[in-house]
Amino acid sequence: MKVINDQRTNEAALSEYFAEKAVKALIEEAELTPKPGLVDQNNSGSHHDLNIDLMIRSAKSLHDTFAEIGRISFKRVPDQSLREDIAAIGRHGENVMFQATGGTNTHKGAIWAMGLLTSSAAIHPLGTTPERIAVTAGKIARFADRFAPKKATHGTVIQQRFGAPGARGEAELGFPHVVGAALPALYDARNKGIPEPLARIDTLITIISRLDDTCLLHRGGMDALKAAKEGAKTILDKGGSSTQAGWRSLQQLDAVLIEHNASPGGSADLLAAALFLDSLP
Ligand SMILES: CC(C)(COP(=O)(O)OP(=O)(O)OC[C@H]1O[C@@H](n2cnc3c(N)ncnc32)[C@H](O[C@H]2O[C@H](COP(=O)(O)OP(=O)(O)OP(=O)(O)O)[C@@H](O)[C@H]2O)[C@@H]1O)[C@@H](O)C(=O)NCCC(=O)NCCS
Ligand SMILES: Nc1ncnc2[nH]cnc12
Repeated sequence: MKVINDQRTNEAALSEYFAEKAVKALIEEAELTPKPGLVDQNNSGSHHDLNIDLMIRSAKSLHDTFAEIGRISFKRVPDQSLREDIAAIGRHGENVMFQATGGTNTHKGAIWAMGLLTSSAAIHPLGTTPERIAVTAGKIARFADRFAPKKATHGTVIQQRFGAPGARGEAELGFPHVVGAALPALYDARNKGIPEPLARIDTLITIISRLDDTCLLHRGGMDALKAAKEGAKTILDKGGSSTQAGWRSLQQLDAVLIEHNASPGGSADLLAAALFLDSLP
């Protein structure tokens, strides 16, 4: 009996731990400044219905969603039943987010990515590599979402129009832009001695330079996606945000995206996912 109680205490403590790390990553992403086209501490980028306080309130409102996903995932295997359990919690989390923000979409993509990664982190022992956690999260995502509402979303419309795999595809492939782009960029910048905030900005810019972000496509079509990718590549070609030329190009990209009313919201979510994985032991 004592063993069972200990195990439950352990699971409760660990799911609390994962939820705290997930919320912290979302807040750190929101507070990171400057970010092109996105909400940060300087401005609301291309978002007229968002601001930094709302982003932080939204992030905090998701604590219980991530804790519940972690708790329900312990000692499970990735299967249809786990997929459906966390889908129900994730959908409830979306409603909680909309209540916290008065109906504005702040973190839909983040709930999805972070929910899957939290579930996977809870399946594996502490100390599992980010790559392994991402592979298992992808496995969970590939089970069918049989109870998903059958209505068109920005993502489904954009997939039909442009063929972009979007948030769903990114997860099903095991988060290639998190483990194959963001984390290597973050480690590389740290190895070069670049200060942490600039290392994180360069990580975001690396994601923007490679991701087909459906948030950009939905708001500004192929022109906005192209402008974002090219602008991000220019910053990286100039040595990143820690160089004077790179910093100037970063400010130019911010202005270009605001002019297009375009926002790399999916890239921001994947930066938060990378910060979450990076924060685990
Ligand atoms: C599988 C789901 C993600 C649903 O898929 P769907 O394709 O239907 O989703 P969308 O409604 O399009 O939302 C997906 C959000 O993911 C982010 N994103 C975009 N591109 C990518 C990418 N390539 N890789 C990863 N992530 C990506 C993006 O989120 C951010 O932008 C948001 C604002 O975007 P948007 O709504 O388009 O713009 P608005 O400003 O709201 O538009 P206006 O109406 O104002 O014009 C912001 O929230 C960021 O987070 C996409 O928006 C999944 O959600 C799902 O099925 N969930 C069900 C529950 C579940 O199964 N959960 C399991 C684990 S919890
Ligand atoms: N900082 C941010 N600004 C706008 N949309 C976002 N989605 C996730 N993070 C965001």
